[in-house]
Amino acid sequence: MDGVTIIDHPLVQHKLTIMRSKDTSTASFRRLLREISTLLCYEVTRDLELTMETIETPLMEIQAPKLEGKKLVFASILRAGNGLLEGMLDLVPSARVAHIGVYRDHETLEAIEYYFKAPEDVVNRLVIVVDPMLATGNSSIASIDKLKERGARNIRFLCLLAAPEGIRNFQEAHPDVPIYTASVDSHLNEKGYIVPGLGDAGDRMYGTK
Ligand SMILES: O=P(O)(O)OC[C@H]1O[C@H](OP(=O)(O)OP(=O)(O)O)[C@H](O)[C@@H]1O
Ligand SMILES: O=c1cc[nH]c(=O)[nH]1
Ligand SMILES: [Mg+2]
Repeated sequence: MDGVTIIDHPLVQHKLTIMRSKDTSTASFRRLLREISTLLCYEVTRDLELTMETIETPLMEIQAPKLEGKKLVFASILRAGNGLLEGMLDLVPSARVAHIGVYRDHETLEAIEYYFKAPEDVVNRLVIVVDPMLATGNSSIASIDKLKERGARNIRFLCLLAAPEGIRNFQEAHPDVPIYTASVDSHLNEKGYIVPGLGDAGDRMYGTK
C-alpha cells in the first residue's frame, strides 16, 4: 500500500495481540502501549539524517554521527495519543511536544476540536503525529489541518491500528503525509469502530468505560 508502512516487528505484533484481547486489564493495556510506542518510535525515526561531529573518546578524537537538524516535534492527539507519546519521549527526550484535543462525535463521527497547543516554530521541524487509532480518519485529518495552518510541512503519522476506509480518507486529505502503523485491520463497523480492532483506545487506557 503506497504511503503506508506496516511495522511488523515480532515484538510489536506480540504486544498488539495482548492489547487487542478484551481480557487485558487497564494497567496492562497502558503499560503495553508505552512499551510498543518505543518500538514504533524506533521505526518511524529509522531514516532520520545524521551529521558527523568531532568528539573525543577517552582514547582519541573521532568523527561520530549525531542527529541532524532541529529537534523533532511529537504531536499527540488527545486522549489516547498520550499513551504513544510517553514511550516516544523515553527514546527522544529532547523532542518538543504539541497537544491536539479532538474527540469524535459518537453520532456523526465528525472530529470536534477543543484544544491546540504547539511549538511556534514547527515550520522547520519534522512533526510526528501520534494516535493509536486511524478509524474514519476525521480526527487525524483535522489535527494535521491545524498543524499545517501553523506552518508544519514535514509531517508523519504514527498509529497502532488503521482501517482501510480511514487510510483512503487520510490520503485524499493529506497525500504528502506518510502513515506508519502496526496493522491495517479489516473494516469499520456501523458505529465507526475498527474491526477486529481493540475497542475504544482512550477508554481502555484510562478505564473510563
Ligand atoms: O479516525 P477517527 O474516526 O476520527 O477515530 C479515531 C479517534 O478516535 C479515538 O479518539 P476518541 O474520539 O475516542 O477520543 P478520546 O481519545 O478523547 O477518547 C482515537 O484515539 C482517535 O483520536
Ligand atoms: O475502533 C476505534 C475507532 C475509533 N476510536 C477508537 O478508540 N477505536
Ligand atoms: Mg481521540
